[in-house]
Amino acid sequence: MAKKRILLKIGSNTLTKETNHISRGKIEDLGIQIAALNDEYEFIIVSSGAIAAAKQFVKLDNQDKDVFVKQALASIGQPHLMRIYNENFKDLGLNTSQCLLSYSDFEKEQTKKNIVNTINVLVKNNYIPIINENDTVATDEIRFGDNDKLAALTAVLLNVDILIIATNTNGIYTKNSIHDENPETIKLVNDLKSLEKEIGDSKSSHGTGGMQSKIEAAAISKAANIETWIVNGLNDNFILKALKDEIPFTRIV
Ligand SMILES: Nc1ncnc2c1ncn2[C@@H]1O[C@H](COP(=O)(O)OP(=O)(O)O)[C@@H](O)[C@H]1O
Ligand SMILES: N[C@@H](CCC(=O)OP(=O)(O)O)C(=O)O
Repeated sequence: MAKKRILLKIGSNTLTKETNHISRGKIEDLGIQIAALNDEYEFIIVSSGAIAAAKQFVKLDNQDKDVFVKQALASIGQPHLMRIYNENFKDLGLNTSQCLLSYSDFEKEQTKKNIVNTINVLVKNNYIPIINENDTVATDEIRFGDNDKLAALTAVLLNVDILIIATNTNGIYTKNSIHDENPETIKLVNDLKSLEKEIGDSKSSHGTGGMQSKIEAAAISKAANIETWIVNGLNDNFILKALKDEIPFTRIV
C-alpha cells in the first residue's frame, strides 16, 4: 500500500521549546516519531528556526533595518539548524536534505516542476526534505508569515494527505476560553469563515504570524482538499498522539 504523505510545519517556538536555543530534545522527538511511522507515512518538513539557531551563537550589529539583520541571522543559523537535524536524525537511521524555497518559486510552472521532481527523488530514496524559506532572497515569512503559507503551498504542490502545523497551543481555542487555565480547543472546522471571530492577535515569543497565518495556510490546503491539523508541538510524541486522537488539536477539513 502506498505511504501517506505528511507535511509537518514546525515553528521556532516549538523547536526552541520556547527558550532561546534550538532544543535537540525536540528535534530528537520529531525523529523518533518519523522513524516510528516510517512504514505508513513519508514526511516532508517545513522547519523554521534558522534565526533562533543563530541568535544562540551571535549578536549582529543592529543599526541596519531589522529585516536585514534577520536575513543575515537566518543565513548564519540555517547551516547550524541543519547540522542539528542531521546529527539527531542520523542516529535514528533517518537521512536529511535541505531545500530553500520562496513564494515566487510557486508562481512559475518550471520552478514548481523542479521542486516536485527534486523532492520526489529525495523521498523515494528515504531522504527527508527539510524546507525553509530562502531568507536571503525573500522576506515574506520573516516579516509576516511564520512559514505557514510556505508550508501550505508546498503541501498543495506535493499533494500531501495531511498538513500538520505544530505550534505552542492545543490547536485553536475558542475566543472566550483563550485566557482560561484550560482553554477549549475547537476540534473540527468545516467552515473557515466561522473561525475569524475566534482569533486573537497575540503571537508567541519567537512567532511572527500568530493563529491568523495558520488559518490562511489552512485555507490554501483546504482549497486543494488537504486536511490541516493544528497541533501542540511542545508535547512529546505529538504526531503519534494526534494520529491516535489522544490529544486535543484542531482539524480543518
Ligand atoms: N484562538 C486562538 N487559539 C490559540 N492561539 C491563538 C488564538 N488566537 C491567537 N493565538 C496566538 O497564536 C499563537 C501561535 O502563533 P505563533 O506565535 O505565530 O506560533 P508559531 O511560532 O508556532 O507559528 C499562540 O501562542 C497564541 O498566542
Ligand atoms: N525562515 C525563518 C522563519 C521565521 C519565522 O518567524 O517562522 P516561525 O518560527 O514559524 O514563526 C527562520 O528559519 O528563522
